[in-house]
Amino acid sequence: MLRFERITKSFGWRRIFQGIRGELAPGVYALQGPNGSGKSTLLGILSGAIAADAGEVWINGVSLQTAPLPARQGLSYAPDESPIYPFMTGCDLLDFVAMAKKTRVGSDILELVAQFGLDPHLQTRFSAMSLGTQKKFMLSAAWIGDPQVMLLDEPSNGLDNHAREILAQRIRLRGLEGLALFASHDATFVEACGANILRMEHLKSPEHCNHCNARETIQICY
Ligand SMILES: Nc1ncnc2c1ncn2[C@@H]1O[C@H](COP(=O)(O)OP(=O)(O)OP(=O)(O)O)[C@@H](O)[C@H]1O
Repeated sequence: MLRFERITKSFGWRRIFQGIRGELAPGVYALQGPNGSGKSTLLGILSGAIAADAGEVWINGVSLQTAPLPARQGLSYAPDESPIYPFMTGCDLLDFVAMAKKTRVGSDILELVAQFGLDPHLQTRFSAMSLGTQKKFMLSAAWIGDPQVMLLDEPSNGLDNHAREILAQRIRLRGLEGLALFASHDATFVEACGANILRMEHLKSPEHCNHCNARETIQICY
């Protein structure tokens, strides 16, 4: 469902990772590792938002490098920080993402918007929203088009407890028929999502897999 080979990335002289490989079956995965280990960078590369120096990514067997448009149709990515124009409203964002995905904002999205308590903020500009409200809109938009593969960077950051529960439930459901891969330092949230743990150290050094427990490495051993 999500496969990546030989992913390498440096910023200037600094090598962040080299030769990362993985093949993930449907399910829920939490990407964990120390600050600065490259989790956000890897999610950005897997989504196509950040260019890798080398390597290839396949979404449902479609190469993100050679067929980016079809590959992205089955994919959504919610970065940790909102890259939205400050003058856009919540409603604008949902419409914009729906248009980009060649679909419409369906009842499932409106249900999530309501569960997140976003209805009063649909006409609010992003510049006037709290960070948590911005995050909820970004996450709601990530479900538009029913993407099979969802990449979420620190999705529980800034969310209140109720929103975290709603989100964990949605992520668990996605893992039943698709794939959700998210970076998180939030152990309680990771557990609520029922996520398999993927550690950056193991992705960077797959030869170490023999020393790890099966739950952590079953999807990434070669
Ligand atoms: N655009 C950039 N230019 C230069 N260096 C960058 C850039 N983006 C990330 N880095 C560096 O790459 C390294 C990995 O960053 P990244 O944000 O991917 O780590 P992370 O594991 O997500 O960290 P955290 O847990 O703190 O969110 C860091 O040292 C960071 O400073």
